[in-house]
Amino acid sequence: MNFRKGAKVWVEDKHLAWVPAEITDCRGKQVQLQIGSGKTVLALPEKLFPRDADEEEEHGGVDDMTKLTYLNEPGVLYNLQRRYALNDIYVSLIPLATQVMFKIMLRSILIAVNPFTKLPHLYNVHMMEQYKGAPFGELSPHVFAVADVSYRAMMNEGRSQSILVSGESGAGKTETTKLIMQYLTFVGGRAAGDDRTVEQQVLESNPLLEAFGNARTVRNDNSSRFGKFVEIQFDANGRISGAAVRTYLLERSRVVQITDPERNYHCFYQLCASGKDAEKFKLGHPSHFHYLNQSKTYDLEGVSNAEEYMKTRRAMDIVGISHEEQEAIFRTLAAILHLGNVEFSPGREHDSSVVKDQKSTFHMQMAADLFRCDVNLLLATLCTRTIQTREGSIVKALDCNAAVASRDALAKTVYARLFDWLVDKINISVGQDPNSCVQIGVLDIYGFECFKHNSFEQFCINFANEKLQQHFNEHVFKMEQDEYKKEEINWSYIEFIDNQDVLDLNAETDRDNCSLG
Ligand SMILES: Nc1ncnc2c1ncn2[C@@H]1O[C@H](COP(=O)(O)OP(=O)(O)OP(=O)(O)O)[C@@H](O)[C@H]1O
Repeated sequence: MNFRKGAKVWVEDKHLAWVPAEITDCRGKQVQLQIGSGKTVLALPEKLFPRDADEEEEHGGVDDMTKLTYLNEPGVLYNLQRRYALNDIYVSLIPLATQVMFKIMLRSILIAVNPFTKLPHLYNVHMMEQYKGAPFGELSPHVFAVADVSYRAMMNEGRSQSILVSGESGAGKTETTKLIMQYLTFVGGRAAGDDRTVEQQVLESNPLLEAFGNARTVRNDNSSRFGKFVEIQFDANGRISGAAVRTYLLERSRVVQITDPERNYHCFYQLCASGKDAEKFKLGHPSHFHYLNQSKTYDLEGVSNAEEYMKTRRAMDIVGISHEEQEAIFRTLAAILHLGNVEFSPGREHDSSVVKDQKSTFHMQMAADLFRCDVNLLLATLCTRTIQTREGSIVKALDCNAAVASRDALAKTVYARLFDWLVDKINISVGQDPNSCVQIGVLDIYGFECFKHNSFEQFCINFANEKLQQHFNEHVFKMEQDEYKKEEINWSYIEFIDNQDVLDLNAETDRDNCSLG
């Protein structure tokens, strides 16, 4: 861009990302700028972005990003910041073609900034009533507006809809998904007599899945460690008639390995705080269990593990999990905790292992009792490996490290199977409507992750996110621009970063990993 003296621009700042500035001299290769604090700085013109003139700026920011004169990164961030300061956490992005044609939004985008504080006035019944049937864009941007537009599109066009909730860990995806489900059960629910209606079951499946699939991470006290796609089915009258949850990529490694200040899955701490039930399974404080005491964080701020246990039990009741099944679920959790406390020491034979001491023998017996299996069989499973050969099977002893690896592998597999079983149970209990031909799908998968040590799990998560990003690019940039062309709208082509290269590289790495593994 050609900048002239007096032009308002954004310039990069080490601490604040971008700061507003005004050009005071542009004769050299670098332009001279005066920033807000009165300081003069030099910058290359290609590093600058044009900025709306101060007098043009609306005090509280704009509710639709396309209203900005300059739609660039600093302008977008500044607008979000100004709205956030007034607790306006939602901003929409209404594509031009949609505005011109006044048609049902096909690709409506809502940006939500996590308020990290409760804003009950934004989500009460009164708000839901306001957004019900309101033309998109008439009221302030809101997650209910997106849910409403997809509901109406589904009803008017008779076509299923999808809502993709995306963002990095802690951005607010799960909360947003819950609000969408809450709104859809509001517009598509029946007058509830008892609390086991389909919509109530759909909503109550959330706390249940969270108890078993969420954990504290460094970024989020209630981080979903799995992805989920919730399909809500509707009948011809627009009433909810069934639902199905599909889950992806549960983080299995967390069951056996955690670092401070993270936690294992919530359900373990809830069970330890359950009083009589914990006693029955010979559990105690989480600090007594290896799978929980690798981190010293046992409690979450403002959360009572005992109360959460009761809530999980109630959610199980509502979802339709019998008391017998509930008992089996918690028995399995207790077995996993006892199993984790089994330690090994070298056996008499070379490279073999035995249960270390009396304490470990107790936990081994407990695990076997709770798994309802033979303790010697369980021991043999952990301390030996059976290799099939043409001549028959050979039993090979395992050293202590390998026995620990077997123990952890068993714990991870049992937990993952339990989680899948729970999801199946929810689906069977809530029920699917075979006659439903329309549904709204809400996808909430965990966002990009980059830790100090990244495992194959991070690779899979990030790969899935790249795929979604490409889907977004495809729909928001490519298809939208095709539509502009078709409708002969005058616009300038938008350059965007195509992530196809990243996907190709990931696919290659994935293939290599598979052939290695
Ligand atoms: N709309 C909201 N209103 C109030 N608080 C919110 C809202 N959205 C998010 N939060 C707060 O932020 C926390 C993190 O949000 P959430 O669990 O939805 O993030 P996420 O994007 O799903 O993270 P992850 O990928 O780790 O699962 C919530 O526990 C809640 O405290």
